[in-house]
Amino acid sequence: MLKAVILIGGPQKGTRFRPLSFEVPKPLFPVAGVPMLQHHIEACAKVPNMKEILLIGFYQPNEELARFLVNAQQQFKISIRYLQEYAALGTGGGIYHFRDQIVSGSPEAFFVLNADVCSAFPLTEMLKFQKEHGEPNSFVILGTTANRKQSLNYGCIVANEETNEVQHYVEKPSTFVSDIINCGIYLFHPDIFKHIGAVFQKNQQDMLLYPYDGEEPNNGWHRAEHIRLEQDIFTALAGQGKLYVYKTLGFWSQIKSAGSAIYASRLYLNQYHTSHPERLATNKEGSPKIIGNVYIHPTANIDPTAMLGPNVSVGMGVTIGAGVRVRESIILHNATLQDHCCVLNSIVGWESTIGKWARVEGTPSDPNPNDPYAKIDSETLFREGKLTPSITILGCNVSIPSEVIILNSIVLPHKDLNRSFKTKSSSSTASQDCF
Ligand SMILES: Nc1nc2c(ncn2[C@@H]2O[C@H](COP(=O)(O)OP(=O)(O)O[C@H]3O[C@H](CO)[C@@H](O)[C@H](O)[C@@H]3O)[C@@H](O)[C@H]2O)c(=O)[nH]1
Repeated sequence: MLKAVILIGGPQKGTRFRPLSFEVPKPLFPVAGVPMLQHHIEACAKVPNMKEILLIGFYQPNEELARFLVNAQQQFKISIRYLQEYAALGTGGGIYHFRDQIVSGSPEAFFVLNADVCSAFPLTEMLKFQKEHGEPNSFVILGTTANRKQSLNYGCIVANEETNEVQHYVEKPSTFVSDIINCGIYLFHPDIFKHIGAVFQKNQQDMLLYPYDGEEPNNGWHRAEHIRLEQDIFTALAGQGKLYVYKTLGFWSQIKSAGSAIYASRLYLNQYHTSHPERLATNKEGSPKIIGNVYIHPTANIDPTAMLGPNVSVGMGVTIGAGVRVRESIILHNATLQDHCCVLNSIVGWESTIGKWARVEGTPSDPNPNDPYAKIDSETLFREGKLTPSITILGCNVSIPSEVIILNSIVLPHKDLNRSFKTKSSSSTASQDCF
């Protein structure tokens, strides 16, 4: 039997997702109409012989997470549990801490998935590849091709062209190493815990040898248990005949910033043609005009003269008035878009209202369409003290009056704006406003 672990991180993570991550833990943010994590769970639940999915993170258990778990268990008929780390233990420390739970029932292998990626999740292909390559206890990393410049933002893998054995692994190198990058999706044999255990033992010994961190006694136990899969394990395993890369041509992207959530939505909406055609809206008599891929929650109330798409997701209880135009945007639950407003490249927060004839617009941060290996740049919100121009985000319960323009802006939750706000130009570079 098989298991899967999803690394969901915790509240200190997801800072590039603010202000949206104030309202909902980032892994539950809706992408293409369902929580980000649900795409992972659906993919895991489809793998034959999958017995359990464990979410590991350092969020305090909360109502939203609990509700999500109950619903997902009912929907996918599989055991799904949340295991909370007492502190951020790193990508390897969390699975090591909960190793007894992972190996209980003796799974022959288990997947580990970063929560903040969007992918076609070729998990059965990884299993097949693992059986066909290397020794039976080998470990597999999912890899994809990036361009030279962007590869530096990821784990980089040098592999034997014929066997696909990983010969060299460098996490976020400062100079070019390889254009094959780590997708943050792994298939492990339980033997991985021997390797993580060896790092833990070494960390413990170091802690006894150096019990002080400067003047202060260091928090030894936590320090010993903090283990990174990438730097501490993969780098050491490379070249040992144990680590292999399965290269995928399927879609893949990180979801770090809110801008990348719109891009990820586009990728998943496109996948719905084969995986969930019922989730895609179609043009019907008496329904709004649909262009390209659009998701509409069944409880949304949309005027038939509105025009939506491509790449639009409309959440639960949303109201969209006459003549409204929405493109490349995510409209979160219970938002109201009044008649004739226009929303482009934006995320409209929960319970927000956009007045009549208002225009809310952002700048897309899509990867270069002329480069087949380009990835989305998940910039930090601020560069040199200025917000980087990106999509417009309205936090929850924001009110935009009628007939104003909001351009390239981030509006914090619960704001009532009373005039237009636009991109400012300072010298030749554009900046973004944050209210
Ligand atoms: N449970 C838990 N999860 C964690 C922790 N730290 C990070 N995570 C989760 O692990 C994933 C990776 O997080 P980061 O540490 O932010 O790494 P990264 O910059 O995204 O890089 C990783 O992913 C890239 C692909 O997206 C890889 O290319 C790269 O090599 C690396 O694995 C995220 O889903 C995050 O929530 C932790 O202490 N505990």
